[in-house]
Amino acid sequence: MEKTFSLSRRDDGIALLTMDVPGETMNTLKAQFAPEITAILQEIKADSSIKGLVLISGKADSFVAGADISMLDACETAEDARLLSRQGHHVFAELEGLTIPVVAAIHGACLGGGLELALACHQRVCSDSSKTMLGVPEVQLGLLPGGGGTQRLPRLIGIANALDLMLTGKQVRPKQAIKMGLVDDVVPESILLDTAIKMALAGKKPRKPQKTSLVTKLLEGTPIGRNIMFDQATKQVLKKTQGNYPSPLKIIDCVREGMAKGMEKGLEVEAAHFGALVATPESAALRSIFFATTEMKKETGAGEAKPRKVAKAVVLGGGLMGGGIASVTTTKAKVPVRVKDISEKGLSNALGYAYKLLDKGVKRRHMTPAERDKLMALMTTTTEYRGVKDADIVIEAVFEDLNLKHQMVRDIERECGEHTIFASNTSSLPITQIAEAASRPENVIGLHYFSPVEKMPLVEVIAHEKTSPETIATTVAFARKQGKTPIVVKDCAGFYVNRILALYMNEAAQLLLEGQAVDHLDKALVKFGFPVGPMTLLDEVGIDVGAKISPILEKELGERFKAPAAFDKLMADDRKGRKNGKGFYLYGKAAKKGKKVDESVYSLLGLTPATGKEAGEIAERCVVQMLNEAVRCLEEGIIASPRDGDIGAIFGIGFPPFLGGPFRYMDTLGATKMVSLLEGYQSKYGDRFAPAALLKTMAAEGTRFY
Ligand SMILES: C[C@@H](O)CC(=O)SCCNC(=O)CCNC(=O)[C@H](O)C(C)(C)COP(=O)(O)OP(=O)(O)OC[C@H]1O[C@@H](n2cnc3c(N)ncnc32)[C@H](O)[C@@H]1OP(=O)(O)O
Repeated sequence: MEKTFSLSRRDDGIALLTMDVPGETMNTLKAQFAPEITAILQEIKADSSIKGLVLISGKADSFVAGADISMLDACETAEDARLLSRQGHHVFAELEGLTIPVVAAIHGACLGGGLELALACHQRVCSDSSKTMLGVPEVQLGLLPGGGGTQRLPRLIGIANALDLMLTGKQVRPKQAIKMGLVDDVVPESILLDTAIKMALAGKKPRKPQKTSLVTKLLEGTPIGRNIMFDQATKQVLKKTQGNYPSPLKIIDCVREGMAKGMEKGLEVEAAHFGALVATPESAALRSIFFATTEMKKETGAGEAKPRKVAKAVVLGGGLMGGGIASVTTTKAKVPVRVKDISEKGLSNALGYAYKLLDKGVKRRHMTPAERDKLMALMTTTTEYRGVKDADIVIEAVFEDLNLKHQMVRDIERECGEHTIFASNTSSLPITQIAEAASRPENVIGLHYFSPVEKMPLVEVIAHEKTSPETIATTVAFARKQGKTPIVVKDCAGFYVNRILALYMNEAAQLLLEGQAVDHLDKALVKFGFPVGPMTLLDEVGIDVGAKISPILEKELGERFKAPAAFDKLMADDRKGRKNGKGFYLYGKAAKKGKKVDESVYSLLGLTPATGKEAGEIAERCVVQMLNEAVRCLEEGIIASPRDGDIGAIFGIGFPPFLGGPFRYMDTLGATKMVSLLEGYQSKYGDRFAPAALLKTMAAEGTRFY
């Protein structure tokens, strides 16, 4: 078998240990490396000519991306995974136990087990490259740092910093890393290896104690203080996760045990918890999301079609969506973008949106003001069709008015090139209808973003019958450059995400009209695992937007999409939600003391709010509506696969990731159970709960989506 590690000796007595997993783009830690690395460590110990060791990666732009997640997925029992963790502990202890100085030279991704490997070295130096990121993202996989991270991190950077890194899974950049003491130096990549060698030659240095405040000393330095921290962290975790994610609590327990009973005990607890977490359904679901998104990155969205390069983009409309789209085009895709709006106000909104995003990066020291200004210079504006001729893609983000979009199609075909793609950000109008105005319909496509554009990872790419494969592939590739996860969906009113969301929201509206209190409804769905409840979501998206989309969906898809008539009263009362400070909740001064329901909505709707129904039933009624419609979307080919349906729901509307998405969740429940739930509600509340045909077939055949 080809070697992963190679050891080379220098005349100055420093040995270089290079990790380069053969045939893989990223270095990942695999169980089979243990004998190889152990043998090398024995060789180093036996060679007195070696005065120091530098650990480097043989990969171009990544250090080590963590343990091989496929290896974890292959663990059949918690014990298998616990043993993997213990094996890592022993190898890392061998490395850390070397009497010669060991320095990790880090460039690129240094994540999870990769960072734990670096922590077992005596010192760490990383490059100042934007490609260099350090972190322990295991919690995002429903796991915890199982290679000693729960013990070494708190001892290196303090409990508070360590818990922050482990509980959020966030990646830190070089400047942040050195500030928190995660690395000892940050240098340009060109002198990274030389610097590491010099550090090794200089010998082991006693760690400079972290500068900490008196409060930190009291909290972290005393058992009582530590317990206060752990209890506080536990409260915050439960508030954020509603108890749906086991791993954060286990992370806190590992640190608590290790700080109280010593590193060895802490490592034992870490391995036991790591093993148990690998075996949880939550971690299996979260790992499936990683595999799905990684697999999707390799797909063009249109078979063998090759994407064309997008060297310049145009955005029509500088409003909330247009501003966001233009911003991610410059800040993420780093593609020049020209924003056209009918008013200077729209243009300044787009510029301000991008500037605010970029300036956040400056404030967080992710970039310099010069880098911000360089990216800002990529955005230009116009109120006329000037300087758009060479656009490769034009994205329209104007009002949901078919005539206006037809006019834009004609304008762009007149003003731009014959290959220019016309991508509509419409959230409901069928692309086929928009393309009716086109003389080159093969260039027309839907590219549906979700608000806020810079935060929501999903985009729906909607092809109509005549959209060319090149147009699809180019649009998918461009969206990826914007940092998006695109799913290609079939052209139909509401596409996929808004369609399954609409029925979920309608059921929440029904429950409201049955007298369930607004905040009671929201709490029920947050407890289920959604980031926010349906009433909050409606306020954020805009009650008027929902009111506009509903009739389009009802016309195209049928009666079940009819929104409750009582909701017309909300529009009559000019209740648009947060955007005009009048919705289901109070805004502005009235909300100074915290989020409060606008009780006037009850009198407007003639309701007496109760909290009668169990949160479980509330959530179940709303969720099964979403699940059932997701099945219909699959059987109609709106989505190409359960995988796309899961990723679309998780990344588009925050469907609880620990459930793996609608289809994985339905597999957990089983088709028979799904049909029984739906038929039960159908008999109580009507045909809107009638099970999708495919579900009934699956129940009869005992089949699953995966
Ligand atoms: C010991 C314990 O602490 C347990 C752990 O360490 S659990 C693992 C913790 N690490 C992670 O969660 C990192 C996962 N990887 C990423 O976030 C990203 O891959 C990246 C940020 C490192 C790089 O992103 P990007 O540049 O977009 O590249 P891809 O995501 O497309 O990945 C390229 C290929 O590498 C494979 N890969 C990356 N990380 C892992 C991993 N940890 N295990 C297995 N495979 C990994 C990925 O699948 C791609 O493979 P391909 O064959 O090239 O498609």
